[in-house]
Amino acid sequence: MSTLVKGGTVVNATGSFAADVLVEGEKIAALLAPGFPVRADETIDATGKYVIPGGIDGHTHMEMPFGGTFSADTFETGTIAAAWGGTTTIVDFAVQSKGSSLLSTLDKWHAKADGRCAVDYGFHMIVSDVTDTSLKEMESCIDAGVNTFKMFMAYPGVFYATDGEILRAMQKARETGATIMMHAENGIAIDQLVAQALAQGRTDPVEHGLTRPAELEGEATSRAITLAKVTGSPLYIVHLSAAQALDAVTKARDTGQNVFAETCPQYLYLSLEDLAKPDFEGSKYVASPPLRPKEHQSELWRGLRTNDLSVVSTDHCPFCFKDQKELGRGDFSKIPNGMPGVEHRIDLLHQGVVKGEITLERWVEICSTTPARMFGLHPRKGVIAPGADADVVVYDPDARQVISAATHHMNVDYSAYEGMEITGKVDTVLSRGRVVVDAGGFHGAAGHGKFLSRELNQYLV
Ligand SMILES: NC(=O)NCCC(=O)O
Ligand SMILES: [Zn+2]
Ligand SMILES: [Zn+2]
Repeated sequence: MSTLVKGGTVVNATGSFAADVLVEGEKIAALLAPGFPVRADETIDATGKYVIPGGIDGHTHMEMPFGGTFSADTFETGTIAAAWGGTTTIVDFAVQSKGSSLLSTLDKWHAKADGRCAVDYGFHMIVSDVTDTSLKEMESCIDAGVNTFKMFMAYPGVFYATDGEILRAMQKARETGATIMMHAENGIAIDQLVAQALAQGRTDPVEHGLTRPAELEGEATSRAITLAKVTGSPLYIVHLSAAQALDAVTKARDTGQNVFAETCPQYLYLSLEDLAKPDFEGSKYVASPPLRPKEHQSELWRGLRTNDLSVVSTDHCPFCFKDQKELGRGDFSKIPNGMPGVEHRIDLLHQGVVKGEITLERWVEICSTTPARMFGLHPRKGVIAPGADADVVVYDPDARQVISAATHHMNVDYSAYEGMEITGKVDTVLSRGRVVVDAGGFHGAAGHGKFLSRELNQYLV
């Protein structure tokens, strides 16, 4: 089966140019001068549109156990929504619970995901029980294609790791070439602030933000960076939301330390004002770290431009407003943490191009090319080039759409961006050569997505 994507502008991280893209089977076979005569079984007209590498969302939580419930998207519904939004690869988090092994955790996540994903997928591993055994098991995870390990400085009693435990895992990362991913918030201090707020009768969702001040993200980020320096481990800060944390990352990168960071669309577009919405509406925006006062947003955009922020992922972790966020009515600390987003990352970041915050090429770089390199998938993913997987998105930069829960495909009863007007829209999506989305609908299938055994972080020297 061959497909010719004809008449479009190919946008890679390295530049944009007019070219026709020939797909044969699951791979990109050639980039051709526009109109070059070639026979193909199918032709897709991309005139006036961008042809970009499929998005890679390096931070999702499908069916994640959290706060006494599970995130609402399954691997099937979540990857179908991802495809609708032009994301053709997700890297999801397997979650070790205390007392269980990393390898049994990995088996469990394979059992949930294998045969159900509509687009390709890989796993990171959340390490919440640092023992001699789990440290040793990190080696087996790496052999199994999982070489990124998330740890938490937040959530004492659940995922929290002490500095000593983090140090030991970082030493193992240094030894093996793995990357430690860090949820950097000072959870010990936060828990005190939360207890004090509740004791004073402050129970509304906005308190989630007020009890997790930006300084405590900055402090934890600095501490993680220090531990990484002492151990020589690479470090990837997940879901960075605060200017103080960005400042710490910027300084570390300026001294040549292997520190990387991602932010998420919610921190670029939403703010503490959303968390303060009345009638428990604010619960829709409860995620950790919390949404920040608006002034942090311009700093994050600056970080994206200067590459102090390398990646935009979604931290997609949806909980329904009606029956899941509800668990925390009367006690904000019981609201399941997380927001939906996997479907709209490409569109939301395209607004950055429209508004002149980032270039077209940087849009592709932070949404696809850098995640591919960071998570060991390049050049198979993240680029429109011969030999790469034919994960190809035809994006119409002039189309208009309005984000709404009434039209989205995520399995959640609200949108964090309800009513937001978007310039640009995904037109057609190919996943390994198969058209999975076109203007008319979804044509993929659960089970089409393959597990990606990933190489080590390709930015490490
Ligand atoms: N971010 C969030 O609130 N939920 C998902 C879990 C995590 O990434 O910490
Ligand atoms: Zn986290
Ligand atoms: Zn997360």
